[in-house]
Amino acid sequence: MAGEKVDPCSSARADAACTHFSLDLTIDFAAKTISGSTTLTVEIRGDDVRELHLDGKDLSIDATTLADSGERLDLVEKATPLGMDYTIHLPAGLEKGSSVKVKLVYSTSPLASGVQWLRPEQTAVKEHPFMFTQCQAIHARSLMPCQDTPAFKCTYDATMRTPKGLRALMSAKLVDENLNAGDNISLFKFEQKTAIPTYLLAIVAGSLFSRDLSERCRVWGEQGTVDKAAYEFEEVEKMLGAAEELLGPYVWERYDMVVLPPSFPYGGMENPMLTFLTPTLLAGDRSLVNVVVHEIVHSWTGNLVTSSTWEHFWLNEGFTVFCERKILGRLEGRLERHLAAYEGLNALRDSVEHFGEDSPYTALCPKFDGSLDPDDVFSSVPYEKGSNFLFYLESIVGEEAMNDFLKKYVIRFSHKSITTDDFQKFFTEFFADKAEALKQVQWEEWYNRPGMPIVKNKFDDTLVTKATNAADEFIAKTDFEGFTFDYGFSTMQEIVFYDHLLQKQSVPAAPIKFLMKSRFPNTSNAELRFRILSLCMKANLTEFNKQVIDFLTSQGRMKFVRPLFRLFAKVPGNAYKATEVFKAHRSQYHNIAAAMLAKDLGL
Ligand SMILES: CC/C=C\C/C=C\C[C@@H](O)/C=C/C=C/C=C\[C@@H](O)CCCC(=O)O
Ligand SMILES: [Zn+2]
Repeated sequence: MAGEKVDPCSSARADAACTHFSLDLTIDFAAKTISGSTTLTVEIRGDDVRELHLDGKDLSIDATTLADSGERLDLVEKATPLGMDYTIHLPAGLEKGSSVKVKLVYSTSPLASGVQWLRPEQTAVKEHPFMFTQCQAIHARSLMPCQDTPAFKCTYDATMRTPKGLRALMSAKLVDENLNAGDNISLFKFEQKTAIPTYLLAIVAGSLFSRDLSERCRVWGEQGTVDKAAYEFEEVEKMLGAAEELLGPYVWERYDMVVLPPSFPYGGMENPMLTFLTPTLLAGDRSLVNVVVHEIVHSWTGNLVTSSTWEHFWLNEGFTVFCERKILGRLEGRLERHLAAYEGLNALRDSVEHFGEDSPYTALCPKFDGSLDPDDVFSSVPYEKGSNFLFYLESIVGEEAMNDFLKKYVIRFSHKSITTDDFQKFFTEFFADKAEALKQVQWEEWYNRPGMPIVKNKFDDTLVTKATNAADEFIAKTDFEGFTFDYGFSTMQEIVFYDHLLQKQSVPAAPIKFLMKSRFPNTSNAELRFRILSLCMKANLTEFNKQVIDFLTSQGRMKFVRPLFRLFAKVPGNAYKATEVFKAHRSQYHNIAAAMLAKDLGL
């Protein structure tokens, strides 16, 4: 509706929507800034529209003009709890349905929350600086003035300048490059012709190398990383094919990936045409590639069908986890799908315990009021409760019918931003013949009730039981003489083995010490190392502080560093040490991770 806000986390209004932006930017590593201009194509969707509202954060805006005439436009800045609301006064007489181009000349701040600048010594090769962005949820506004909401989608093009020798990549197709553009500058041009929400804008720049994995898949990384990554993700084409079988044709042309330096705060980020990945996935045995399957699935659920605000984020993540595990089932078997679903429940239980079971942040559709930052309430809830909800619905309508629904859902809502209501309406229409059976679904309770899911799904626990029984036997042992840790478990089963121990009130020291001696040194799998170290801290085994500190400071993936820092700080005598370690390494964590860690540690 004309003039109305479309998203509590954004200043954007419904009557003037950006449909394209054109960036012309220079990446300056010395100044830690990105500067230049953005030209927004704005579609007028109301009558007498005189204002365009944009979001910004820590930006310096030098000029705002009508791009075609150069006429200056008035811009009023107002601070909001989530950044800045820029009100740009538009000329009179803009007709509904017409478009206007607004150009803003600007620069980012060295402290931009969506960018991490790494000095050469913080990279693998240690010779060149590196930078990367993370725009989800609302950090695109720290990179450019924009309507920073998933409610609107834009195509974009970009001209990016980097210091000569450094390459820029974006969540878009590279259409031109000139590595000698003069004055020690390299120049790259990109185009993204499929409309995306701003949280999917992504830039990475550094000394980057690539390996082709198939005709449409390539992996990028630093010199010391790219070959490991090529091995780890060699089967990407097979995963992409399995996703196409489930969800329909892949429309993004290329599926490339870039493995970032260790401070990347997430497992992966589904930036279109260029998934960002943490190096903690490089276990050496392809055992953590489920994250790549997850990011691939986002090419449909999230990137084509997008939640219109962060209140409906589960539509992105719940659907993606649900489909990721369906693909796992197809590639590795039904039992593996159920094992992963069980492990997901452990992660959900941890999040519910962290926030408290009555916390509104554990609802599937949390409420945002304009002052709550989505980063503060990010957890496994939208992922796991969302996926559990869909698993539950599948148990009512049947697996084949659910698969059919998924394909039709993607066709119906591709290129759109939707709400939970849109999903429910389409689902109940699609399954009109099952209306009677669907009467049992307590839709509102699923969406709004905090805590664990209101219905416990029945997952096949064959593989789980083997792991939990072994864990029970293992901690009952007192003598480890001659014992070898060799259960023949998959990585996921071993994860469940440790999770089972972590859920116990206490675990005796001897089995944990055995793990530190015999298992920890033999695995480079970050998921396993994280859990073994968590066990050490839960048992107050300060003799392993050093290994914990090494792990905490060797990578910055929040999934690992946030809970492990909290456990480390809780050990009697460690609280001060935890603060000291964090302060000493703060600059090497990503801004988002550093902010969350500071909150977690009460700083
Ligand atoms: C209820 C929460 C509502 C909104 C939160 C929206 C965005 C949260 C923001 O903090 C960004 C999240 C980015 C996530 C990226 C990748 C994840 O899938 C990674 C999951 C954890 C991991 O594997 O490391
Ligand atoms: Zn995801």
